[in-house]
Amino acid sequence: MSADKTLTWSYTEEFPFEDEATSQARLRGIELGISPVSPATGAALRALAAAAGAKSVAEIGTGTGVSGLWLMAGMGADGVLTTIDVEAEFQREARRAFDAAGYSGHRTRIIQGRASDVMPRMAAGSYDMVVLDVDPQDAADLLPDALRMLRAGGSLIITHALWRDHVADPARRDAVTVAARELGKTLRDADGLLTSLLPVGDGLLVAVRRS
Ligand SMILES: C[S@@+](CC[C@H](N)C(=O)[O-])C[C@H]1O[C@@H](n2cnc3c(N)ncnc32)[C@H](O)[C@@H]1O
Repeated sequence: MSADKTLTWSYTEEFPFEDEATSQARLRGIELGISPVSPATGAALRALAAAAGAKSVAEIGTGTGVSGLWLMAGMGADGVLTTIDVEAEFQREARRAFDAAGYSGHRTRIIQGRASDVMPRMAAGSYDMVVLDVDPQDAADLLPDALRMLRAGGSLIITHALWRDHVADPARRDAVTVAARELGKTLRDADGLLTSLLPVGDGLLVAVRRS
């Protein structure tokens, strides 16, 4: 491993250009004490949505709308983002951010509630992408529903797969790190999934459902 890797990763994180509405949503998220996806994570989400021609994306963890804005920038003009969060206050900010970016109300379905209550009611096999931007233990609990919701060829995205750079360190045995490590291995080893772990943001895991 080259000694310049850290420099390269910093460069990668700062590489994307973030528009005004997304920058404002990021500032608001930081003010409210949540962690929006990094610009490089957002740019990767946008590219994945565009490559898939995504028309139907479900996201867990609306926050103030940073990841949602990046996702919608990659989706087709008729694409719909369904985004779930337990915190109504964050979602009010996200709604403002989506309006400021010029997205009509028809493009977003904002659902307030715990994902474990909402996801079982969502349609099976009908989403091009399911994005879990919650902590790794929650992501592990939500995995069966997330996979059920994906269409064949759709992608599951997990945004904290390398959890604060702890996952790669075998000496880290706390519950959240272990959950993130196990989640990654479960997806890597699962039949019918093509999984890639990217060192972007807090670790971007992409698992494509083959059938
Ligand atoms: C990392 S923040 C999301 C940031 C957002 N994706 C962005 O880029 O602006 C995680 C969000 O998930 C929400 N959350 C955490 N666990 C949840 C759960 N089990 N069900 C629904 N929302 C949850 C939190 O309220 C928080 O807003």
